[in-house]
Amino acid sequence: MSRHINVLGLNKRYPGATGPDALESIDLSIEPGEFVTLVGASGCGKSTLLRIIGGLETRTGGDVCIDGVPVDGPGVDRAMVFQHYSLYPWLSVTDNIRFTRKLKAHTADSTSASVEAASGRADTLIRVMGLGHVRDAWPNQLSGGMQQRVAIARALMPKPPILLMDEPFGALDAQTRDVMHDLIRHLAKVEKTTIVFVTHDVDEAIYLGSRVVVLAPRPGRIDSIHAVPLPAQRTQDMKLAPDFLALKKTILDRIRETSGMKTDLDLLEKLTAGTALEARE
Ligand SMILES: Nc1ncnc2c1ncn2[C@@H]1O[C@H](COP(=O)(O)OP(=O)(O)OP(=O)(O)O)[C@@H](O)[C@H]1O
Repeated sequence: MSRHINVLGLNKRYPGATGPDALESIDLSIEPGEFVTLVGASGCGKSTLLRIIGGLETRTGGDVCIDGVPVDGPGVDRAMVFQHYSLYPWLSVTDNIRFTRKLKAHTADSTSASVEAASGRADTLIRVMGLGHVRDAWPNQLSGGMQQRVAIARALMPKPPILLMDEPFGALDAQTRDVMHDLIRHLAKVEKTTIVFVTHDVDEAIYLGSRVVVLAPRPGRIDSIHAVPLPAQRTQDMKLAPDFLALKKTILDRIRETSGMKTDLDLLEKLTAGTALEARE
């Protein structure tokens, strides 16, 4: 079920770009069923890399292969979840989640047993996502966090072998995020999904990933790859474990060092002096 992703000498230059390449010489091999998280300073190419693996963006050099076959566009083996959910406004919560299954039923696999199994999966996803009470609601009646949970359930519905997630939990409150973290790790383990997950949140990257890839900007490149020294079965209190905190510090230091941004205290001083002057006038 799960798939191997191999990125080899990948380059990306956007048309008309005048600065450094968005991605340069990216080599990354992701094992079947692995959970890899991508972090890095703004503009280092995390989303670009994810979109190229998803087949939504072209590459200018190198290769991306899934089980040895070069990616040449989107495919049913890869589901994507973005930070900004995009639900079908004319469909209820349940029908949004069932939508991809309905498409499939129109093509091949449409025996009554498989339709029934799909309907059971949709019901289970609705319940584990905490959406039971809004199953018949329309998307515009839901909060942003709820809409995002519907979008995640919809992506999980067809049991994709590969799940590509671009800051999918960015809009969720901290408690819901924690629940989603445990849920997504559990599903990935049970369904042997290969996951590539982009985030700005280093805690999230470590808690979810088996490896954390740090990208550096200008040009976008791999700075370092960190194996996560936590057991496969994770619990929220591990976020306070010394190994977790040490890795967090190492990764944050790498991101800071590669971002090229540092707090300029002199400039801040001038700024606040200026504000103080204005206040007196
Ligand atoms: N459609 C586009 N056209 C031109 N340049 C683009 C396009 N999309 C991204 N870029 C550029 O490519 C580089 C990488 O962008 P990308 O969005 O992949 O980075 P990111 O690491 O996901 O950033 P962030 O963390 O801020 O979301 C940036 O310099 C960005 O300006």
